[in-house]
Amino acid sequence: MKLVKDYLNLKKCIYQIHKFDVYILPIIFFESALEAMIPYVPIVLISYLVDRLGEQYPISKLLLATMFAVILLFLMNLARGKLYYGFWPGTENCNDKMDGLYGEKTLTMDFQQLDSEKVNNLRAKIQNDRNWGGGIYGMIPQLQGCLSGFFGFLIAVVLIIPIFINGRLYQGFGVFIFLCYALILTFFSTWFQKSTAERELMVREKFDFGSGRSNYLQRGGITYREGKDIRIYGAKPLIKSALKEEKKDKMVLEVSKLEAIAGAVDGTISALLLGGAYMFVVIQAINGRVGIGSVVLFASAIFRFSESIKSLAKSFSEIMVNAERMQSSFSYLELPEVLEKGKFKVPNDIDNLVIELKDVSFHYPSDEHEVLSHIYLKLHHGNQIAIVGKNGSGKSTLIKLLCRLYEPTSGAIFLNGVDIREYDYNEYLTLFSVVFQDFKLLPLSLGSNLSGNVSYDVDRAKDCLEKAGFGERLKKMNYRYDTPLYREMEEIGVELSGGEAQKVALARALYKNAPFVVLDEPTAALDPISEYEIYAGFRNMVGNKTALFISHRLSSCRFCKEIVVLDQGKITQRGSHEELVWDKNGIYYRLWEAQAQYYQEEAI
Ligand SMILES: Nc1ncnc2c1ncn2[C@@H]1O[C@H](COP(=O)(O)OP(=O)(O)OP(=O)(O)O)[C@@H](O)[C@H]1O
Repeated sequence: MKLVKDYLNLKKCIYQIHKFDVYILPIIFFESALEAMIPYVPIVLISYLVDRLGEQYPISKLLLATMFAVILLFLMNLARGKLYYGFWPGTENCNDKMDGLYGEKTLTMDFQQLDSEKVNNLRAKIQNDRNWGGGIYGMIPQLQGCLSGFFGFLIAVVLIIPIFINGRLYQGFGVFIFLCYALILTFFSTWFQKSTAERELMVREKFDFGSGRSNYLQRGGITYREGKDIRIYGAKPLIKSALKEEKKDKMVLEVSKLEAIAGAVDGTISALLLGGAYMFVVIQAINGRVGIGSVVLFASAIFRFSESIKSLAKSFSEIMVNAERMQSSFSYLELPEVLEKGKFKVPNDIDNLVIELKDVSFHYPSDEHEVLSHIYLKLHHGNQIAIVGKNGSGKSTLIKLLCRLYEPTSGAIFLNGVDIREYDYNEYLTLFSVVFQDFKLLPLSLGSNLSGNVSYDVDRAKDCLEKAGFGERLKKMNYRYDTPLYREMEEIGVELSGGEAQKVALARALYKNAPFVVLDEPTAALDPISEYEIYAGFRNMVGNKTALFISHRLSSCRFCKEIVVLDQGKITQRGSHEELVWDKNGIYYRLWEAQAQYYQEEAI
């Protein structure tokens, strides 16, 4: 069963490589054949020359043979060089395209999948493979090793058999003993290579997560953004110890140890084989069974025969080990959709959209603890509802369910009376403009950030940025809408302050102009004047759209006719500010009082 699975993985992988680059497989084939053939040219030449030394052969013929061999060698090396020139770029090209496939999958998979433990594990494994050239990433060099071993083996057989037959080496007990000796050594070496490859894989698998950590700690993870906190809190020793903890060094040591032992065993076996082969053929030559030239050819061919089998076995066992490893890549790329996606078109009449949550409960895939419990909420067109509550009460999670980033674990959400799962997923998403609490802007141009596209409408971008209070800052940007944000991708990228970034995120939501506007802590990073301007212009910004608004600044929620209070995942209160503030036992009153008191004391 496992073998069938491995075989299918290999087949898929080779097919994928062929799809990425149609030239790479022929290149590997011919390059491997040449790699196997080239060492035999000087061996055959020397054997030919030595055999003719005693025969008073015309020197011109010997020179001609030498020249022929030299030219042949030159041409073969030239051809190999040319193929090699295509080999590495081809390999890189395939690896890059593989990265592209993973990237595309990450961008398109259901968000809920992206947040699952399974996907996290798969990503760590794939990253580890990328780091040390395993799994799919190891296929091309291993295929090359396997083919060159195979060709080396074939050529050695073709050379040895005639000597055996012509020299009648197959007669005699010594041959039997020598063949047993050679076969035992070769088998032992092959078994050793295979078990080393398997043990190496086990060691590396133990550190799949370690590679994720080291990627974070050593490569892209820590940037100048984290740099501030690390310095202020003196966290350098912490980072260093975290690096030590993940024991990547230990993995490198373990793998190096295995490789060193394998190298030493391999070298000893090669020496034993070569010595044995020479002794055997010299004895045969002394007994007159083969010529002196054949001694060289035969001993070298036997040596290369064994080396080829070892190389074939090594590459083959690595391929088999990797075939299993490839499963993580295919599992990732073939992850099924978890969201039910229907075909219904969303209603055209956006002025009459009604969203209703009926008995919605939810827990995150990684945690059985219920975050939302039996929520009922109805959003009529034009409603502007505020959601308030303590930290962790489930406000942002509610928004994620509304936008179908996660599915409710029970209950359902309806749009105009139809379960939202019945609608075309992408069409449904067009209904929402959301500013998430932990929103992210992309390190691309300002204009592209607004439109989510390469092109954008300059007038609309200007209008939205101004409404979001970014107008003044925009004037200072040299490349205006083409200014790249942040420095990850462009040297001239502009660093935005937290509040400026939040204004751009708001402008992005306005630019989308969707019928539902959801703002999760939209002004947390804004200065009081900007915040005031945003709220003063809120009606202008949101117009008569349906809006959901989350904020801890309760004074800024007062303009919403309805306020919903969440506590530990349950709706505990709802009503206008005036209604809620009356209930002195309610959470709203306590939250309001805590803030109001603070302002009163400040005023004093
Ligand atoms: N991706 C996740 N996986 C597992 N648990 C999560 C995830 N995101 C949030 N949680 C948990 O769900 C609970 C509710 O989180 P949520 O972000 O909805 O709270 P909130 O009311 O928006 O909080 P805050 O006011 O602090 O923003 C928290 O206990 C949080 O730890």
